[in-house]
Amino acid sequence: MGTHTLPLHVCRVKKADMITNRIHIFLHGIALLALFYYRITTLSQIFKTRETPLVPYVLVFISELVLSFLWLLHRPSKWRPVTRVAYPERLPEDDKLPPVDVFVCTTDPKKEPSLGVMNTVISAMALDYPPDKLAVYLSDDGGALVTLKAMQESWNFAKWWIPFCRKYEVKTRCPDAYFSTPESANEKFIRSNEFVADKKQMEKRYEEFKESLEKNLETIGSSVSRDHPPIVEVINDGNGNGKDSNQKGMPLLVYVAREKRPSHPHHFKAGAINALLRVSAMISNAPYFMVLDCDHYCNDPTSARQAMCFYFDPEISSKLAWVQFPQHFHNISDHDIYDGNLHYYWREWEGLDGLRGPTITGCNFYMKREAFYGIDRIPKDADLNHLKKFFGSSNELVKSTYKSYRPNMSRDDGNVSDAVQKEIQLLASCTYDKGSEWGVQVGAKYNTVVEDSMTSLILHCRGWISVWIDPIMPCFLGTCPTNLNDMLVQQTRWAFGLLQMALSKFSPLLYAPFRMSIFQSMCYGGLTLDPFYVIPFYGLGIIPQICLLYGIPLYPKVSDPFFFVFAFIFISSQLKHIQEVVSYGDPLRTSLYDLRVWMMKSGACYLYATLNAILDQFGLNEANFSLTSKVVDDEETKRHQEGIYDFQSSPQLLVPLCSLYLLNLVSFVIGTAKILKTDKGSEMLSQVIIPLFGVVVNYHILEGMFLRTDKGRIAPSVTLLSVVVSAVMLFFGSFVVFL
Ligand SMILES: O=c1ccn([C@@H]2O[C@H](COP(=O)(O)OP(=O)(O)O[C@H]3O[C@H](CO)[C@@H](O)[C@H](O)[C@H]3O)[C@@H](O)[C@H]2O)c(=O)[nH]1
Ligand SMILES: [Mn+2]
Repeated sequence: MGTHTLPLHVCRVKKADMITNRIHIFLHGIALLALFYYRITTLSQIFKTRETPLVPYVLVFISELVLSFLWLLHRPSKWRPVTRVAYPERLPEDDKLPPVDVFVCTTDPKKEPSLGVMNTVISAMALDYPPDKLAVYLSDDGGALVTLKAMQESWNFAKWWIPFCRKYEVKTRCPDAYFSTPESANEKFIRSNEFVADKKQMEKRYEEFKESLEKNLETIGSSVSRDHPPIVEVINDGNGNGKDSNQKGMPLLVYVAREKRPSHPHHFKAGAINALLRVSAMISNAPYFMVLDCDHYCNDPTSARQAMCFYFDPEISSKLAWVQFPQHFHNISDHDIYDGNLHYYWREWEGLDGLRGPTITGCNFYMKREAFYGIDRIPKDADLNHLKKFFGSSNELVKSTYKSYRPNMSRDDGNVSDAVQKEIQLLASCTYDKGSEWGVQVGAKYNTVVEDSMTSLILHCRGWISVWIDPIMPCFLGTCPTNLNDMLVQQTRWAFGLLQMALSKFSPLLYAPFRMSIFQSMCYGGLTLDPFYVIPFYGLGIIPQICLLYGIPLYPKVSDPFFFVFAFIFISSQLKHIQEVVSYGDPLRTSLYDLRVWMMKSGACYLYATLNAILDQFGLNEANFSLTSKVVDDEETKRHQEGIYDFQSSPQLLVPLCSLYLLNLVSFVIGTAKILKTDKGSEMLSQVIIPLFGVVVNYHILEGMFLRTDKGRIAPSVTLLSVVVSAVMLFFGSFVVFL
């Protein structure tokens, strides 16, 4: 059978999950309606009789409403989960493949050590793709000389590394990963003497490469600059006389440090990507580009070909904007206590894929340049001036957006002419965006720290679709936070960005329903409104507990049929979560870790994200992108591997969690003792179970405060402060209860 008759990719609906999810939606939904019925009828009773205090009752009801609303928003992402497989071996010949540009972003050599960044760069250069159609750009937002020098070293190393990978069909093309795992070349070479000798030689060259980076660091230092002109360099052998024989078969490698001036906003990663788009338009101008964070190296070199399987499918290619691969991580431990592998998100992404596609997740995606430019938004007969309103003042850039345009740099001599270099200086300047549509209608969106979600929303609203593919062999592997502080800081940034989006004019529930399907807009709504979990988290983490202390019942008696409604909702949501975790292939314990992460996020990240988002609405919050660290600390890694929480975190993040824990502990102990003396057991049972659940699930916090003595425990000062805060909460809570 001719290969052209076989599909390039296959999409399979996960039937068992789909059916389970739909049945659960139905049953859980009915139970929620029963709960509302109970609350509303009881509330009207309370209004009449005033036997129970009104305020705590209303607060608990509000918490339940918010919780149910968020539950509802997340349902469409469970409606039709799918998985996909691509068959790159069925693609047409190499000469039919389109060019691809790869964009790698880095910012700070202190938090993002050069060796890791360069491994990412080299792995991208070694992608299994025709080298004359591949260009790798590194954006250095730190403008650090040490990074530029490291690029030159990487080029020198890659000249040996890439031929080696090709010759021996090496799968793992990130050198660091290759040399630190026993896996080596294709089996047919593994025993050949030539291979063994070559590998040894390669290993030596890699050691030399590492040493050269270290030496650079010693002599140059890792200082970054926030005040410098644009620096764009095409990396090559430096002789300027055309490629030597070794350079054949090498992709293009370009270093870009856009201009930075303290007085100009630089729009973080979105600004970096947009600068790369413009600079690359002058040099290679590939119709597709791929974005990598500096720590996400290419683990399977076939990702570009896999992505092309979708772009080559005539049924979807005209609507398809991006192909998203998940973020997987090389430093994940067996006990993934911080949900470092982000399965919470990826489980939902399978559902998004079953609708009209996943959002961009910041990196590891292939994008159609045309879609990203928003070219479909520009009238076909637009004149040059109109186009300049979109793309800014550069004639050359405007020209580059025409379909027939060919970049004016010849690949063979590896040099850019002075005229092009001048244009590039303009395009990488910090004022270029001004007065144009960059960051608004063109490119990655500005004024947000979640440029990825924001940009996806707009593209989806314009009718583009996207694809999610999660092959068994991960195509990319990154570095995930291995301590609580980094995890909380990262999650706070995301939550803040998402909430900011929910409060903007692009609020998905208002902006999207007329532009995309209701289901898809609900998914975006769920994503951006997750920080609202802070409301039920504190509502249900404080009110029932304080009421327990005062013997005020908020839930039906055990003998009341509605007791079973509440019990059903609680049990059904826990079981459903467990089912999702297990069916995704994670061990059972992950569902406990997940629950803890959700609680820590709700108690700390969502709290601060919400406060900051409110300040932001009043213009009182300065935009900030707190980088996550990619530096490896041995002791910390050990704790992470063993599944021991590392509580060396700022008190600001820990105190809310510890205070709430103490409040629950006290409420459970005193409350239980009290009801044992009275006959209120039946009407207070739910309120005993709630703090008990919190105390048991978060046992690690108790351990951290009182039982551990190692460096990663919760500092005694934090515990002490939490005691004070929980006492204050109790005190003020008591007033509220009796209002
Ligand atoms: O001003 C900046 C800030 C960041 N970055 C780069 O952006 C990437 C992501 O930053 P990181 O500190 O690793 O943030 P994470 O929270 O780990 O990143 C996740 O979340 C971001 C959005 O918040 C997405 O952009 C990322 O792709 C996604 O991996 C890194 O390569 C940075 O060097 C820049 O280029 N310029
Ligand atoms: Mn990262």
